[in-house]
Amino acid sequence: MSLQPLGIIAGTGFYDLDALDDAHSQTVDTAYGQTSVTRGSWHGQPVVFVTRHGAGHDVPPHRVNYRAIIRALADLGVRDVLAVNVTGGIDPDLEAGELVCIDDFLDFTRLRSSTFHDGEGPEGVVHTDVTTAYDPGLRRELLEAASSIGQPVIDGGVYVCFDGPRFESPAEIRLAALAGGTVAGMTGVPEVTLAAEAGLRYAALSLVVNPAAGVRPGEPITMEEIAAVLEVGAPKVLAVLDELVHTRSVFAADDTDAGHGDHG
Ligand SMILES: CSC[C@H]1O[C@H](OP(=O)(O)O)[C@H](O)[C@@H]1O
Ligand code: HPA
Repeated sequence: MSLQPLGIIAGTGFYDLDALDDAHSQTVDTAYGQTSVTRGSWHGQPVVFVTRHGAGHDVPPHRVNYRAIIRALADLGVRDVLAVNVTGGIDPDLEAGELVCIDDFLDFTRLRSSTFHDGEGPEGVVHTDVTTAYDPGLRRELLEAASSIGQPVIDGGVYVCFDGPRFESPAEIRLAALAGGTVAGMTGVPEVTLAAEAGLRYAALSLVVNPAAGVRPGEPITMEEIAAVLEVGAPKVLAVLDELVHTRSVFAADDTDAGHGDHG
């Protein structure tokens, strides 16, 4: 049986994946540049892990090579991608430490190479549907994994992507709120849309680490506050991923026993 590896892309606060057995890093060359990945297995399932800002967090969000990351995953045979982002809460009801399973996005970026379809290839002009860019099946797997370990996750939220690396102004966050935004981040787009263009299934789990700018008037955003929330929140995210991968491994074993193919 050949298993397609699961892609995991994470960022701030997630620089390696201790859970991986037989982990080995490699640099992947793509038509869009290089990216580093770590391959290994988790509960016996093949995984390709990417930490989008680099292992030393030296790549700021506006300079991440999103096209190389997604192309590399697709070239390595990945079909499903789980993304982790840390975010600021636009919705005033959100508390730092809460998890949101994203179901839509707003793209407020201006400076990014955001497509594989520049009209130069043999395929010509391509328009990709992103109505369900956050794959419903993968979202369900995340929500079910969270539920089975008793980890609350909010089902649905709009990720508003800004270029960064500065945080937003309060007026930018008020505009994002008027547009229906739930959380603010700097990396979710074009990652999600490139995955759609590449034909990958993609879902994103977002850890809220601060109220977005101006949501709690008079409270500045500090990296100390974010680091403290991450310390408690990162293990919760990893526990959800662990349960999801474990569940997949059980299904894979059942399939092997029954002698048939995948549940995809
Ligand atoms: C924590 S400060 C802002 C930084 O954190 C988020 O990173 P990621 O999306 O990779 O989890 C945000 O997008 C910024 O890059
Ligand atoms: O408030 C924020 N805005 C954008 N990105 C973020 N990543 C963590 N917090 C934030």
